[in-house]
Amino acid sequence: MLNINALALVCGFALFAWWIGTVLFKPKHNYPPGPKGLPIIGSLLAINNERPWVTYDQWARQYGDIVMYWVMGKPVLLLGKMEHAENLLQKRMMTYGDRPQLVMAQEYVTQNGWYIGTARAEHGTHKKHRKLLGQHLRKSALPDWAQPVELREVHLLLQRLGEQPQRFVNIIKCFTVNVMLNTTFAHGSVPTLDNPLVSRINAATDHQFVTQIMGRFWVDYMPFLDYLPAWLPGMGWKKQGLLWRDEVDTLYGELWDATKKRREAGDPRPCLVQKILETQMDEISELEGTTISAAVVDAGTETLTATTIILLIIFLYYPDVLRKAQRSVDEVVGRDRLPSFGDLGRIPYITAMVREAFRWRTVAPVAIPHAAVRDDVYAGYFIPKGTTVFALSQRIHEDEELYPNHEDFKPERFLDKDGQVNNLPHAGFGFRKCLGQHLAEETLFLVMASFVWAFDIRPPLDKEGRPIRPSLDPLDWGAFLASPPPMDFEAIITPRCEAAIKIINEAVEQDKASAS
Ligand code: HEM
Repeated sequence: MLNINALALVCGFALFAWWIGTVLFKPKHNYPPGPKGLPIIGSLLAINNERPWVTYDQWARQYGDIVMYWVMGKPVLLLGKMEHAENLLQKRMMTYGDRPQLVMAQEYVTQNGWYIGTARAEHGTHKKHRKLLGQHLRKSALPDWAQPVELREVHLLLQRLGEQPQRFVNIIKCFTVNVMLNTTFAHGSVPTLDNPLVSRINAATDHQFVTQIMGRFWVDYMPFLDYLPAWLPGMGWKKQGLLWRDEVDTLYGELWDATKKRREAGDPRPCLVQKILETQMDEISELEGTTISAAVVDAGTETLTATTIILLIIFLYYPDVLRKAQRSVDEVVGRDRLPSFGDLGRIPYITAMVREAFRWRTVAPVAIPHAAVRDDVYAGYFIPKGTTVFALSQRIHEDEELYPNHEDFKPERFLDKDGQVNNLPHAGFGFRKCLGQHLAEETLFLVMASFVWAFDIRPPLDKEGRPIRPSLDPLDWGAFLASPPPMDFEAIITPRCEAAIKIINEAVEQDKASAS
């Protein structure tokens, strides 16, 4: 039997050798300013574990808008100004287009680092998968396969909200699962959140996200741990990772197969996987296909839920924004029909409102980290190959020079003098820019235009007649990879008129008739 003492000695020696190599003999360069940290572990213990952006914000105030800190000998760069994020992540995308090493996410939960959001250059598939997905997710491709599905789901959302307005949070969560499930697989809508498929999707997404949090697993900082056997104490993550992989592969394998079978049976319904099966199966394996589609469902579900709920919270605090949105929709759409994708571009206030929501409360306050594939020099500072780079999105979106009185919610920030919509680079940068940007923006446009067309929303009142509303304090919002809003609040949602409910019901019936 292997002697535990001998093994501990080997591990101790490996740790010491690694420390000598990476920390003690760190080459002397002009690195960006930042916290000094402790020997070996660097700034590991100084970072707010649940909300790293709180610590990052403090450091940016203390050291400036380019900060470097070290953890276990690895450099991490923080960019707190739009110009720095654009200069590095966008203009130098050839250097900063990679992701950091996340052993659990890249080698365990998905095979061969295929998961597109975390794939590294060395895995060799990111470029291919991005090109493949990009063909279907570009703006001009969406009317063909995504918009009809989204329109149907929005009609169902409105009907369910009209029937059970007090359950709005669950109804919205169910809606976004259905949008992603049906745009990706044409599976058919699940009516409620307690459906087992929804639980499986949520579990798979949560497990993917946990593994994408930098440093959640020690092996991300000390990759040599991956070479130790799984039976050693503290190595349970290896088994866990493989179980989670099995969960993802089984779930998305079943959904992929069902879409394929429908196609083979002569019932091809429009969806992303249908498009891939039609045109791209000579480029990828089936397992790559399931991993790509899993990534799409993961990336879209929670982000769309969070942004929709944020917009409802905004209406509770800014009733004038709700009124203005209702007026702008009524002017273009009238009261005799529901909004449609044909109205995209015709109601700039709604698009500007969605962009301002992305800015005002960013769902991913530090986005997803990039990594440098080679040494670089920026603003006189040396940035070593392998540096992990965070664009501090929330901080950037609160820059007073760009967004005066940033705490105020003002869609007008995104309207130019002719009333047309300006851009906000909210969707990331360069080779890692959000691939679902257009799908997300178009879905949110239709959801919000339809919601304000159909409903009023206001907060309940306490005994003294004061509104009861969810907290806006970012520390009361969610933590870890993203910062979702509170979901346990009440709101009073009422139809603007009875005729609206009749029109919604007719739209749902028409959708059913055209599907059969
Ligand atoms: C409100 C909704 C959404 C928000 C706020 C959002 C935000 C983001 C952000 C910040 C990134 C990282 C960009 C970077 O690293 O520079 C990202 C990446 C990504 N997003 Fe989204 N996203 C949303 C919806 C979606 C949807 C609906 C899809 C799929 C249809 C999607 C697919 C992706 C993919 C595949 C990546 C990884 C890109 C890569 O690493 O190459 N996202 N998203």
